[in-house]
Amino acid sequence: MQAGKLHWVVTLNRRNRSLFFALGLSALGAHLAYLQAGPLMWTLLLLQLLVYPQLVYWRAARAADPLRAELQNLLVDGVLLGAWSAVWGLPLWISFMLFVGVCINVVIFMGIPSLWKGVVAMLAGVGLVAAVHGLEFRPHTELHTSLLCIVLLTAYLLIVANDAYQRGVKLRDSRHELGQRLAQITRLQSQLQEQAERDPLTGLHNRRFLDDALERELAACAQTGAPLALVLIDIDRFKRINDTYGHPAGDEMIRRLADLLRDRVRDGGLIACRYGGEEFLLMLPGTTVDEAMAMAEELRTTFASLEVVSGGQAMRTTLSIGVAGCPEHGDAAQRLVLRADQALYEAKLRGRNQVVRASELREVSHPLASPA
Ligand SMILES: Nc1nc2c(ncn2[C@@H]2O[C@H](COP(=O)(O)OP(=O)(O)OP(=O)(O)O)[C@@H](O)[C@H]2O)c(=O)[nH]1
Repeated sequence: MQAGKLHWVVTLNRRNRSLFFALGLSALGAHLAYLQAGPLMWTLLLLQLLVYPQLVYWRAARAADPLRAELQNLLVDGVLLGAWSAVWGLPLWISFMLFVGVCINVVIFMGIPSLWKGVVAMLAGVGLVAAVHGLEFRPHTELHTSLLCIVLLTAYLLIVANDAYQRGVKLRDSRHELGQRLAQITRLQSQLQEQAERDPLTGLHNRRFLDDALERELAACAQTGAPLALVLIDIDRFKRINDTYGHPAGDEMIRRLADLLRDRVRDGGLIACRYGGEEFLLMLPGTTVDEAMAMAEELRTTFASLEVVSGGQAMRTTLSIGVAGCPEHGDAAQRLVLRADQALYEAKLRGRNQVVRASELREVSHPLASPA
């Protein structure tokens, strides 16, 4: 198995174990010298400190469940280091150094609740030696060995603490990056939502948005009894504008009308939407048909006197407008739009440049007309 694919606990623990054992070599070697140990003891100690870490790494790396194998390795460490302490008669500083090392490693990878496992593993090692060999208590270590134990343990703790700090920094950076990405995704999502609901030429809401909004507003009106008016607006003889001045000039006229509409729906709840090519719809919650008629009339006269300039050419045209309202002309969205459309059609029939309210309609004035 490749190291890159291994569980991070296996790779990190290989480094921690190799480091701890390599650092321990000087203190334990000094103690062996003090004990005047023979070549067998030296060989076993070197195997333990230099070869064993690689062997257990190899075992974990090849295990079906490397994490599980590595956590077992931690306990094997405990048993072996407990056994070494017992073999030497539990020298105080050395036993302390090994005990703290085992406990730290267990807590890093298994947490405080598993600390007992490390302690039991070490005691098992001590017990094993006591059972096989007997236990002689020789707590003394030479001063330089004790000092080495203190220095090495401190160094190991600092390395482990620095690891925790680096991991904390990495975690903070990842969270920051994740937060930024999330904010970016949220921004893009709302941009997409905005694009789906807006007309690109005018920036007004589109028909799709209005259909949903109208359903919502009518439901609210049904509850509160508040009025709602629809004002359907169509630019007169727009084809002629396009044909005479060109499509970009027609676009400019659409934009200018959109600006006028935007100015009139600044109050909360009022919505202006581009309903079709040169057709616009105002949805005016809380507005009576009379108020909507007045607004439409003001809009018609303003637009009629507006000179739109595009490409150095000045253009003028007029608006035909149909007005319908809830509750007078119905309380269902489709029905209200149809009544406003019928009124608009009537305005065209009457010669354009005028505002017609749905209740003024002649009989069968629109191919789509249906009885009110
Ligand atoms: N420049 C421009 N023209 C558009 C756009 N959308 C639709 N049109 C044009 O608007 C014109 C609408 O023409 P008609 O439906 O015949 O209506 P009209 O010429 O305004 O005549 P009346 O409505 O009967 O007064 C068509 O020529 C469309 O190509 C647009 O986004 N930009």
